[in-house]
Amino acid sequence: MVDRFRFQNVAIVGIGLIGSSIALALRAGGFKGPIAIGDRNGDALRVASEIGLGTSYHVSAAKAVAGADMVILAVPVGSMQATGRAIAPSLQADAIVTDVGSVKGSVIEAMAGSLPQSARFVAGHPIAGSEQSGPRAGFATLFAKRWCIITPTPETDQDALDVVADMWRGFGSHIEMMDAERHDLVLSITSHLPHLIAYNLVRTASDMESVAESEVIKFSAGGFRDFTRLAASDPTMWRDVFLNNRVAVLESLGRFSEDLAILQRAIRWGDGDTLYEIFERTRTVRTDVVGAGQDTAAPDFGRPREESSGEETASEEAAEDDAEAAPVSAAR
Ligand SMILES: NC(=O)C1=CN([C@@H]2O[C@H](COP(=O)(O)OP(=O)(O)OC[C@H]3O[C@@H](n4cnc5c(N)ncnc54)[C@H](O)[C@@H]3O)[C@@H](O)[C@H]2O)C=CC1
Ligand SMILES: O=C(O)C(=O)Cc1ccc(O)cc1
Repeated sequence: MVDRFRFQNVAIVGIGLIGSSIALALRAGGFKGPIAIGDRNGDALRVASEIGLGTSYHVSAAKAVAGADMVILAVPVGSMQATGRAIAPSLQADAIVTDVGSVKGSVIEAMAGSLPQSARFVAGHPIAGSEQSGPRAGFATLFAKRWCIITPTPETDQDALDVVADMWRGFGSHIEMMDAERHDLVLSITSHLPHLIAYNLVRTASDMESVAESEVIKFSAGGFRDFTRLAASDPTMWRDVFLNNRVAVLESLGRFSEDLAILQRAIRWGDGDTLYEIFERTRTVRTDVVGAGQDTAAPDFGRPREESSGEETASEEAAEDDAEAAPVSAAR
């Protein structure tokens, strides 16, 4: 079997949903070396230690990364720059540094301005997660059968990129390479906008509830519940996503608003043909992309396609067998 974990000493900074899932996936994949955990939140560290996610626990990110040859940054996007600056002085020469942030352009810029030349930074983003956060939310199979997008730049070290891609393959993920600008635009419409709309829908429903003194949310149908799961997501993480992917989100939001105005106009003027034609077209698109009659609560945009090249681990082969039996899988 190919060794997917070509490093000896890991540090994970940020031990929330994603950091804890990485720690568990490393152990589940057979990684035997030390895992140093850094988090500025003492409670998160305490929980991580209770669960046994790592081998050492540090409030100081600088102390966590000392001696690591693989450093994984799993903090909110708005904390990446401060974390890069904090770890820079104690990074081992030639250490690989990677991240999992939901926005890529701003993180690449932050790392270029804070890490030393000798560090080898590879930007990554697992398209897998949930509305939950914190170290107790993690689980080892979170990334299995999911995409992980890697966004190289001309400065990216090829060997470091291969090591990071292999790590994600070891977690059962499928790899896609994309430039950061494209990543940020694609994710603005497939992930960031749905979260924004969910937050706003809950807000509007909650305002209506108090204005109309009615129980709008109590009696809301399943559609509301399914659709607004995303609105329970971590506010710090999502504030940071929107502040760091401004241009792409505003572009997607502008298009969305124009399309919404067309629906609004058709409803106002009783234009059933327009409504029917739009709904029929979008139903076809949705069915083609995801499949009919699937669990719509699943974050299916993360469902990977077959990867065409490269050797597969046993877990990848099993994942693909499962994928054939159940084409859309829930994140948990
Ligand atoms: N939640 C999700 O579904 C997904 C999240 N991501 C990305 O992963 C990253 C982490 O997200 P989650 O694990 O969900 O967040 P989380 O809220 O569960 O955990 C984040 C952890 O980072 C720590 N932290 C924050 N600032 C820090 C700093 N300056 N130094 C040290 N520790 C710090 C917090 O105390 C917390 O324990 C984010 O960049 C997010 O965009 C990527 C894919 C999915
Ligand atoms: O909970 C869900 O459905 C998600 O959308 C999870 C998610 C959140 C953020 C990401 O950058 C990637 C995946």
